[in-house]
Amino acid sequence: MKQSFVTTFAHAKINLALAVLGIRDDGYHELQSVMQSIDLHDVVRVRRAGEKVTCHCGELSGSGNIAHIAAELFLQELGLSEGVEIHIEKHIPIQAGLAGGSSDAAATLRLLNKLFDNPLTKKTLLELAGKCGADVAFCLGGGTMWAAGRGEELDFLPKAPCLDLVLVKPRAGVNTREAYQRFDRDGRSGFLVRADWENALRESSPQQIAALLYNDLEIASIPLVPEISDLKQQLLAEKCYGALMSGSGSCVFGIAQSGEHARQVAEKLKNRGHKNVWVTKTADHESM
Ligand SMILES: C[C@](O)(CO)[C@H](O)COP(=O)(O)OP(=O)(O)OC[C@H]1O[C@@H](n2ccc(N)nc2=O)[C@H](O)[C@@H]1O
Ligand SMILES: Nc1ncnc2c1ncn2[C@@H]1O[C@H](COP(=O)(O)OP(=O)(O)OP(=O)(O)O)[C@@H](O)[C@H]1O
Repeated sequence: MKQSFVTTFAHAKINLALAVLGIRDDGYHELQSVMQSIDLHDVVRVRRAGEKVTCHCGELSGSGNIAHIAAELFLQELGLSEGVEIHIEKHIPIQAGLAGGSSDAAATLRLLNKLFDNPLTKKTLLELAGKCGADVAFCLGGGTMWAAGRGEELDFLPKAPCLDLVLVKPRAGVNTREAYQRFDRDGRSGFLVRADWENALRESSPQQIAALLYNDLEIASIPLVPEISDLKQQLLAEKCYGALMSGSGSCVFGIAQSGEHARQVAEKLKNRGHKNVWVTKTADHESM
């Protein structure tokens, strides 16, 4: 008898703020970040099947998919030799700085734990997430989080208010490793004041949040994809409260004044020939 699927949404994230403090001995960078889940999501389905892991995800199918890697790690941790089948419906753009792959990996870990009756603790799931990639731990629960270390040391922040967002991705993406390499060459480290973020989030004020938007990787990614700078200016010219590149890019988000304003701005960008434009909003934390 065929086993049935379990399904979940894999939410994208934006970095409302990202400071790169410096390079570590392991080659990764020490970060401070305010990470925020958004409504834009992939759909991930998993079921027990066969003796191997299979991952179906259009052009990203196969063992290189980060969700496939996550499933292997999960089964290995439990010493299981059975297989699982993963299906991913992609909506999150690739190489956008929106943690699309990381979110699929996190969703796979969540679903497998459910499918196998919760054999792994939250702590072990976070450890497995850390082995998949720096953003995967955040994507396990999402919400509004303070991230430190490589990005995997997480702490709750006051929940962000509902922010109406316009996302726009240039045609070209950014390779995350390349953005960090550029940062090492040309970048300058800033730092975030956590208390300022806590206040702005507690005030539930989109304007106050917009005033604190910050990303040390922007300066590194703009030479790789100059359109980032132009898109940011367009979002600001359309009276978004603030605009910023997310993560390592190349996607740029604007905080709109309302849902209607976000739709109007998105329409204008589309009319100017920008194809990859989304209207979305912030999403809440989900329990693991
Ligand atoms: C830019 C961000 O999205 C901000 O949240 C993350 O820092 C990137 O997270 P990610 O894509 O999950 O990163 P990983 O897949 O773990 O690493 C990709 C590459 O990014 C660089 N990397 C990533 C995270 C970090 N703290 N320092 C780094 O230097 C490393 O060169 C690494 O080889
Ligand atoms: N499930 C997946 N979804 C998207 N990309 C994947 C997936 N699995 C593996 N990849 C590979 O990972 C690369 C980067 O993925 P992704 O789009 O998540 O980057 P990103 O948006 O820069 O993420 P981040 O914000 O975490 O740095 C892709 O170019 C692709 O080759």
